[in-house]
Amino acid sequence: MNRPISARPSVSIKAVDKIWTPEGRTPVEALRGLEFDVAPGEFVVLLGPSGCGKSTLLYMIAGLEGVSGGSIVCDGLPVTEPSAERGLIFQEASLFPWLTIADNVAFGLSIQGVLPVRRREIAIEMLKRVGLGDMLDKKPDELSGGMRQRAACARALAMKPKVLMMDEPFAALDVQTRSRMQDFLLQIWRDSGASILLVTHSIDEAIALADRVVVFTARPGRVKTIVPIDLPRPRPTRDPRYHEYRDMFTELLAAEVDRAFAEQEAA
Ligand SMILES: Nc1ncnc2c1ncn2[C@@H]1O[C@H](COP(=O)(O)OP(=O)(O)OP(=O)(O)O)[C@@H](O)[C@H]1O
Repeated sequence: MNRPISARPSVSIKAVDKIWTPEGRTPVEALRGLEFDVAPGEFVVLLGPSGCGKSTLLYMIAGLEGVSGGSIVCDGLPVTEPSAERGLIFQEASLFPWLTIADNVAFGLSIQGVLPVRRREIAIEMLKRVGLGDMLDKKPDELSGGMRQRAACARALAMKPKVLMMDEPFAALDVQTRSRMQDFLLQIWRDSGASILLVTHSIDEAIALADRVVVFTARPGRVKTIVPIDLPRPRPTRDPRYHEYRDMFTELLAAEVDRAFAEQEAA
C-alpha cells in the first residue's frame, strides 16, 4: 500500500546535473536535469540501463560526491557532506574483516560519540532485529553473503538514518536468498520508518519492493517516467496487473538499452 505523501519531502532532487571529469580523460555527462522527490517513509526503486547514473545519484545524495548543477535537499537542508542520517549500502557488504559483526555495527556509533556500553547494547539490538543475534562475535568471513548483507543493514540502521540508500544490495545473492532478503528488507523498512532508495536491475525486485519506480533514460540519465506500484504487499505475482507492470518495465528498459547501444555504435 502506498503511504500518504507528507508536505516536506525526505529527499528532493532538483534539476540535478552531474558531469564526471576524470583527470586526463574525456568528461562524462552522467545525469542531466534529474528531478523527483522521495516522501518520508517512501520506498523508491531506481531502474535504468547500465551507466545511466543510478549509483552516481546515490553517491551524491549520500554527500560523497557533489552535483555539477541543480541541488539535492534532504529534510529541508541542501546536501553538502555525508551525514549519519543518510546511510548507503553497497552490493558487497563493506564490513571491516578484522572486526566482529558486533564491533562492525558499533563502529559507526563510536564516531557519533556513543559510549562503549551503549554501543554494544545497540549493536546487539540491531543484530537481533536482522536475525543475527547469535552471530555477534563472528568475523564477516564466517558468515554467508546474505548474512553479511544483513549485518551491513544492521550497521546502517544503528545510525537511525532517515534515508537508506542501497546500490544493488542483493545482486550477488542466489535467487532464494535474494527473495528472503527482500522480505526482510520490507520488514525493517516498516519498522524503521526510513525512506529507502534502492537501485536494481531486476524488474521483479522493483515490483516486489517499490511504492514508486523511477525509470531512468540511457546516459545522460534523466527521469523517463515514474510508476507507482498499486498492488498490495506481498505483491501478487499471479495477478494480471503484476504482469502488466512487468511488461511495461520491460518495454521501457528495452527502449533505453537500444538507445544506449545505438549511441555507442555511432560514437
Ligand atoms: N568516479 C567516476 N569517475 C568518472 N566517471 C564515472 C565515475 N563514476 C561513474 N562514472 C561514469 O558515470 C556514468 C554513470 O555511472 P554509474 O555507475 O552512476 O551508472 P549506473 O546507472 O549505476 O550503472 P550500472 O547499472 O552499470 O551500475 C558512467 O558512464 C560511468 O562510467
